[in-house]
Amino acid sequence: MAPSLDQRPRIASEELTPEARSSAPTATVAAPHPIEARGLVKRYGHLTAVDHVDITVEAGTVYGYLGPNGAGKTTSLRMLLGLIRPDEGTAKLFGRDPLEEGAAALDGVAGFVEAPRFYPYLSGRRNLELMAALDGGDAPDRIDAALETVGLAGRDGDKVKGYSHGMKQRLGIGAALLRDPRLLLLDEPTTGLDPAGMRDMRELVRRLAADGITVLLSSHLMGEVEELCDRVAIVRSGRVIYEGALDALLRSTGQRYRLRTTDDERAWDVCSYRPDVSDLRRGPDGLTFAADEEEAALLSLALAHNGVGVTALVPAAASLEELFFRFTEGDEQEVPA
Ligand SMILES: Nc1ncnc2c1ncn2[C@@H]1O[C@H](COP(=O)(O)OP(=O)(O)OP(=O)(O)O)[C@@H](O)[C@H]1O
Repeated sequence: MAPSLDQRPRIASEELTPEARSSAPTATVAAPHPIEARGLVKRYGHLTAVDHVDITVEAGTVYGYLGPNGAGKTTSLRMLLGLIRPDEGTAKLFGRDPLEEGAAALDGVAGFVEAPRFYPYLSGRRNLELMAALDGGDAPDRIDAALETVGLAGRDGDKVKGYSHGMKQRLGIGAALLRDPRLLLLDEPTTGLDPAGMRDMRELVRRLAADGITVLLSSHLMGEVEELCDRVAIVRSGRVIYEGALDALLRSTGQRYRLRTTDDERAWDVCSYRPDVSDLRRGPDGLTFAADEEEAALLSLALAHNGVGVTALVPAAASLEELFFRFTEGDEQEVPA
C-alpha cells in the first residue's frame, strides 16, 4: 500500500523544547521523487552496459528512456527495480532503495521488464487472482477494474496461451494495476505489437498518466516517445547523452525550415554558399536547414535567381527522430547542453 503523507520525514519534534514543540508548526520535507538514480554503473566483463547514469523522474510525468538496441535501457530498469545490483551508484524509488529495503521499497511501484510472464494454461483472470493473492491487501478487489482498464474484461476467462501478444502486454499492465501503483516502469511495452496494438497501448499509457500515475517508459520508438512523454533521457552505449524536457529538446535546434525544390542538388549548392544558412541536411522530404526568417526569404530569391523553383519552404521543428539519429549515430558534440 502507498505510504501515507504522515509517513514522510519530518523534523524530529524531540529536538525542540516542550514549549516550542507545542507551538511549532510541523515542518515537512518535500516528498521524494518517484525515481532518483545517481551514478548507476553495470558492467558485464569488459562491457559497460550502463555507464554512470543519473535519472530523476518527477511525480506526474511520463518519462521516456530512449535509446537504440543494446543502449542499456533494460539493464537500467532492472537496477531501478532492484532486480540486479549496480556495480556503482544508487537507485531510489520514492526515496527508498529496493536493494536495501526489499519489497517495502516497491510500495506503489509496478511494471515489467522485457515481457510480462503468465501461466499460459490459466485464464487471464486466474493469473491475476494468483498475483493478487501474492500482493495481498486489497489487490483481489482491483481485478475487475484492472481487466476493465486494459480492455480485457470480455476475454478474462480465456486461457492466456490463446491471447495475442498485445493482449498479453495489456494483461501485464493489468497485473501492474493490482498494486495500485503511483509509479509504473514499462520496458518497451509496444515492441512486437501491430499498429492497432501499439495505438491501444499508447492510449492506455496516456489514460494511466491522466489518472496521475507517473510512468517511466523505455523505448526505441521515437514517435511513441514524442507522443507520450514530457521528459526524455536519450541513452547511447550506456550513457545518458541528453536529459531534459522534450519540448526544449525539439526547440534546441533553433528555427528550422524544410525546403522542396525542382532541383535539390542545385538547391543544396545554393544553400551551402549562404553564410547564414546552417545545419543543412538532406531528408526524405527534401532539404532542412536552420536560418532566421529574413535569410529564408533571401534564400528563396537566390534559388529563383539560380533557376531552382521552390515548391515548398516551410518552418519545421526538428522531429525527435531526426535528433535521435543525430545524437545516437552522429557526433556527440551535436547534443545540446
Ligand atoms: N546478463 C548479461 N550478460 C552479459 N551482457 C549483458 C547482460 N545483459 C545485458 N547485457 C549487454 O548489455 C548491453 C545493454 O543491454 P540492454 O538489454 O540493457 O539494452 P537495451 O537498451 O535494453 O536493448 P534492447 O532495446 O535491444 O532491448 C548489451 O550489449 C547487452 O548485450
